[in-house]
This record gives sequence, C-alpha cells and structure tokens, in this order.
Amino acid sequence: MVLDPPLAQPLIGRLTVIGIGLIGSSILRAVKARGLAGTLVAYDGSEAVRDRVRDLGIADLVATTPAQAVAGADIVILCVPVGAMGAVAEAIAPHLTPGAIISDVGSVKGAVVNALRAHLPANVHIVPGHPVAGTEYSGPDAGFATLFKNRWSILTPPEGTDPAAVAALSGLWTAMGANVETMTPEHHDLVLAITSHVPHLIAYNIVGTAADLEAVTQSEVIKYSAGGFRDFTRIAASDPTMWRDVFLNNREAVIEVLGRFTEDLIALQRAIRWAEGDKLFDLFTRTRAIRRSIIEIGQETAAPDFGRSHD
Ligand SMILES: NC(=O)C1=CN([C@@H]2O[C@H](COP(=O)(O)OP(=O)(O)OC[C@H]3O[C@@H](n4cnc5c(N)ncnc54)[C@H](O)[C@@H]3O)[C@@H](O)[C@H]2O)C=CC1
Ligand SMILES: O=C(O)C(=O)Cc1ccc(O)cc1
Repeated sequence: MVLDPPLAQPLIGRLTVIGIGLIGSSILRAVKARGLAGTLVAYDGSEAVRDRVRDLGIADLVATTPAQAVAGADIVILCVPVGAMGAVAEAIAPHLTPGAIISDVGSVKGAVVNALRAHLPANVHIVPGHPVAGTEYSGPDAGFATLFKNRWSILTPPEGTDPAAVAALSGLWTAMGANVETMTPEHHDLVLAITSHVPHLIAYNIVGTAADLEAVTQSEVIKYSAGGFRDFTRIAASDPTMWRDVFLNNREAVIEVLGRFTEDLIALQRAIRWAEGDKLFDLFTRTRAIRRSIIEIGQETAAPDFGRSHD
C-alpha cells in the first residue's frame, strides 16, 4: 500500500504533534511523505522518545518544552494516552496562537472533549478526532505512513465549532488517506465501546484466564496457541497505559455494552447446557455472514490470517 504523491503546496503552515508513539509518529510520517505541512514540530514528555524522534528524522523540529512545541502552530494534535490529555492541554494553553486548531486522536471522545474544554482558551478551535486505525505496538518506531490509508477517522466537533476549522482537519486526514466521518462524542463512545473497547476487554480477559489455567495445563496454552487464542493474544498485547485510560474514561458505555454481552453469554451457556444445537448454529451462521460482509466492503484488509485463508 502506498500514499499518493506529495502535494505541490502544503495544506498547513506549522503542524505540531504532541506524543510521538504509534499514532503521533504515523501522523508525522504521513504528513512528511505527502508534504502536508510547511513546518512539522514534534514534542514528547519522554526525553528518550524525543532523542529517538530526532534520530528517525521524522520532524523538522523536536521541541523540548510544551511551550516551544506549540508556539506559532496552526494545528496541534495531541497523541498522548486519553488520561494525559487534560494535563497536556493545561500545559500548552497559555502558549497557543489565537485561532489555532487543537485536535487529538484519543480512543474515547466524551471525556477528552471535557478535558480539552476545561483547559483550553476560548480563542482556539477544538476539533477532537479519532483515527480508527492502529496496531498492538507502541512507540515512535512502531508508526508507519500508511497506517490511516483507507481507514476511518472520526471527528466529534462540539456544536457551534467553526466549519472552516472542521474542514481544515478533515482535509488533513483525507490527505493522509483516511475517510472522515463526523458524529457526537456520545455516539462515538457507544459505537467504539462495542466495536473496539469491549473486544479488547474480552481479549485481555481470555488471555488472563488462560494464563491462570496454564499451571493446570502445563504450558499447553502456548503449545496449542495457533488457534483462535492466538488472535486474542495479539489484541491482549496492546499498551497497558493506553487501555487502562480507555476503560477509565468510557466507563458508562463500556458497562452498558458489557451488560448486554454478559446476558448473551449466559444465553449461550444455557444453550450449551441444554444441548440446544439449533440456537448455537443460528448464531454462528449470523456471525459468519457479518464477517463476510465486512470483508466484502473492504474493511478487513490487513488482519493476520494465521493460515486460515479459507474463511
Ligand atoms: N494504539 C492504537 O492502536 C490507537 C491509539 N489511539 C489513541 O492514540 C493515543 C496515543 O496512542 P499510541 O500512539 O498508541 O500510544 P504510544 O504509547 O505509542 O505513545 C504515546 C506517547 O505519549 C507520550 N506521553 C504520555 N504522556 C505524555 C504527556 N503528559 N506529555 C507528553 N507526552 C506524553 C509517551 O511518552 C508516548 O511516547 C491514545 O490516546 C490512544 O487512545 C487511537 C487509535 C489507535
Ligand atoms: O490493533 C487492533 O486490532 C486495533 O483495534 C487498533 C486500534 C486500537 C484502538 C483504537 O482506538 C483504534 C484502533
């Protein structure tokens, strides 16, 4: 997969990315590859990460303070864990240029919108975002320029946000290869609870349960992990800080979805206990059709296959 060739003119004067992990470094790489910003500034709270970003050469300037990072920036994108968004907003607030656009990439939107609004001045535009694209890896070496290509990027601008600011951010994501959708933070958080947050929780849980059982099975968990379990271990290898913050900041929607999930699981348990094969068969037939429709619309392009190419 490749990105389109560089633009003749940058879309943005000065773009600042704060938090140079998987997502922040992927934005830097995509913006650089397509020449989307006149000047590309990076900042990370970790000195080791800042040094690595300098070595990788993926920014024009690696700032050493939040103040230096955002000075003169037209767009600032916060790419730190959801629980750190408020502190970063507070640190940059006094140094922002009036009229600047402040965005983020957090996997939760309601809590982040509140944190940004609490700390940022009224003379900047807040346009929160979430690229629905990622991997189980973290850090500046994990990023790649095509991460967002053909993926969704969801924007959740508060009511009354300047349409020109939304259009500018939308244009940036589109130029990085993403498809842009706009929705409310509440809707985003419910949809992502079912499609991303609870699936991650299930993966963490099944791998934890298997690890607890391992003493009983004497490492058969590892030996036979070529099956469906292996797919769960990939998801369960995702960053602990990031995912702790996701669950602490989307509690309401996650608990709502978990309630439904638990009810459905109990129904399956009952069907197995009473040998109601038709119930199991009907559900598995429906879920197979869902998987196939996802493949048809091209949303499942990069998933590891583990040798089961016939599905
Ligand atoms: N990992 C994924 O697949 C996806 C993650 N996201 C969201 O993107 C954000 C970043 O995630 P990743 O890039 O995966 O994380 P990461 O762990 O790879 O990078 C986060 C970076 O933020 C820095 N950081 C943490 N606190 C900071 C602070 N107070 N000030 C400055 N820098 C700070 C860390 O040093 C680290 O380099 C999170 O909010 C996450 O929810 C969104 C889509 C996908
Ligand atoms: O690695 C995977 O399968 C993911 O699901 C990546 C991911 C993680 C968090 C997000 O908010 C969006 C995408």
